[in-house]
Amino acid sequence: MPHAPLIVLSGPSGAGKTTVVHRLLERDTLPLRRAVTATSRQKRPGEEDGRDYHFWTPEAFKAAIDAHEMLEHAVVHGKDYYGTPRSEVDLYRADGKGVILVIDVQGAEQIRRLYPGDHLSVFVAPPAEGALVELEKRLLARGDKPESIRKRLETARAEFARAGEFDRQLLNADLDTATRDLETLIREQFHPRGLDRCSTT
Ligand SMILES: Nc1ncnc2c1ncn2[C@@H]1O[C@H](COP(=O)(O)OP(=O)(O)OP(=O)(O)O)[C@@H](O)[C@H]1O
Repeated sequence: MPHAPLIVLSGPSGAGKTTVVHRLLERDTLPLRRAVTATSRQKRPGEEDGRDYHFWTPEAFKAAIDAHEMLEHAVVHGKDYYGTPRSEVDLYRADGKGVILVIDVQGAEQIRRLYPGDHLSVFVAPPAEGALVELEKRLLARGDKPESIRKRLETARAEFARAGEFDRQLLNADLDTATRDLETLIREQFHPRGLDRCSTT
């Protein structure tokens, strides 16, 4: 059986990556799974260990890196570790489940090197006009603290500059439209593999 596709989603914090993927998985129209990545950042209210992220201490994270258990990892926003455990990707793909990786642009670069020609990379962004203001609005609405927002917006400038490195751009202005557009992009990846067994709704 061919491997199911690997989809990499990146983009600035607040672009809506998590929200769009959540909506898409809820639709349940394709055999997909979001890889649960690991982070050393603090858990936000409502987040669950093992569902939203594997929440590890910085020490546990360093140990996993040393044991070569991480596919990719990076220090983001100047302090927090983020990364993907190997166990979250290959086994699922071999089993016919498409894997969605929501990672930062540094992680995406590493995946590009590890899976050349064997993944689709998508840069998620808010509308270009007033993008930083929109990100700030969304992060405020999410309840992020001012200092965290400041760092994320600073990182966002550098991330926007790298949008051209991705295979596709996904505009997340209207959430429903963005969800449908992402579904279309992913379905195109399933089709040649003969794995798109679910129907469009
Ligand atoms: N199209 C949209 N319009 C308005 N608000 C949105 C839209 N998409 C997402 N949001 C809101 O923006 C906030 C940030 O979204 P989300 O947490 O999905 O971003 P993210 O890109 O995953 O960020 P991070 O990289 O920090 O995890 C959330 O409160 C979410 O509800």
